[in-house]
Amino acid sequence: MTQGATALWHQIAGHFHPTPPRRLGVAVSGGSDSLALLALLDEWRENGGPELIVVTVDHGLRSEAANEAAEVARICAARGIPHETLKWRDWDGQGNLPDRARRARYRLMADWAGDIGLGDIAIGHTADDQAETFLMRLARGAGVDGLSAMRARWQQGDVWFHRPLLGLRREALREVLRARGLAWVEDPTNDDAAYARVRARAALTALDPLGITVEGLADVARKMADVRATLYGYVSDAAKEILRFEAGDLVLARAGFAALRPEVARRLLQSMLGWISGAEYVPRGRAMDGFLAAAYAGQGMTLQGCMLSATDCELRLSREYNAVAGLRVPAQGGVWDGRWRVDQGPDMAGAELAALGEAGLRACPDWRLGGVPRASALALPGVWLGDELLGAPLVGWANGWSIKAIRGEEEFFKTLLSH
Ligand SMILES: Nc1ncnc2c1ncn2[C@@H]1O[C@H](COP(=O)(O)OP(=O)(O)OP(=O)(O)O)[C@@H](O)[C@H]1O
Repeated sequence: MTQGATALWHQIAGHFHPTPPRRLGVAVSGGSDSLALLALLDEWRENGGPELIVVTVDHGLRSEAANEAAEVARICAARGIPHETLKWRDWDGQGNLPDRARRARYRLMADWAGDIGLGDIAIGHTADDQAETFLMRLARGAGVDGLSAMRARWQQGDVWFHRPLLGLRREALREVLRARGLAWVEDPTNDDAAYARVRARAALTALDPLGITVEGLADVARKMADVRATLYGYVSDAAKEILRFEAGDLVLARAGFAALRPEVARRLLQSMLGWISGAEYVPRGRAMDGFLAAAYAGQGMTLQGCMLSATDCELRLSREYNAVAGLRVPAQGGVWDGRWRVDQGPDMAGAELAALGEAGLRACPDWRLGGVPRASALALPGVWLGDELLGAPLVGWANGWSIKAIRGEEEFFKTLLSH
């Protein structure tokens, strides 16, 4: 083992200091970054580091993917490391494929980890990824949030994802693999200028004479992330003062909102939109300018499946009925709109959670006694058997059923402070 390599695994171990997990998952695609991650973690393991378990996701999108997963499995077997291949087979043809595949990958890995009681997974993003992402975001006119560094760790469900290679260069990692005679899979799109990432890589080389380097950009991205975290600290303070949680709605004191600095107000509204819609990406730019203006003016508006309404004293953000009108999930075990589930109720075949809508409110005439505004009540779930409403506990007619929010207030604040 070379001296340089020793330093590298120490650096990775440093990411997990002072409480390394007992067992660590490693997401390995077979590309150079994640294979080097595995090689270095394995060296740490030999020197007292965590037990490893490797996971590869086969997206079923390229014919070589199964072979690549098998190659990773072979490398693991040679080292006595358990390996699992997870298959993504439920793409419905909707949305942007790379983005959907990426999200599916994290979801599959988080579910797998949950099933086997694994609390931590390492992934192989490097300083080069950081710098390329920075340039790509710059091209889209991003501000502080978009230009902020990728997080070194974040939690998804009960699982922590880690990026211990963010301080390392791709070339140094390839050197690690060459030194160990490990061959990696070359991504066929690596030279295809149709991809923004490939163009960003080329641009980085061109920027070098200006002194704009991968390390330099990664450093700026980290400074941006510090600023972002500070801003979200203010957002959290503001939310504690002026935000109320009410039957799935988020309600703001208008006077308090009007007094916020615009950058704080904007992020508070974005966080609220994300909270109610469950969307990973919340609106930015012009759409958000319009929404912020509507909030200041106390005008109603819909955005991202959420509805803003105002009274003299309050601003209320609710789910928009149209966004959930067609949504039905089994009452037993189903999660409705990513937010609600049945907590208690009779074991009844065919019972489903679906929006109350007009029909639901007609079927439970005392819904007003629950104190929920009509527009919000329409978009709340009730329990249905076909067309028959069995219970609407969120507007005061339980009839033996109880429906609970999946995420509580603490989650909202935790999300703010995880930036
Ligand atoms: N098919 C896969 N199976 C297992 N792990 C993977 C797979 N693809 C990517 N990874 C993990 O994710 C890391 C980042 O890979 P890549 O940059 O391709 O992913 P990404 O998720 O698209 O990135 P981003 O999160 O920046 O969009 C890899 O180093 C590896 O650890």
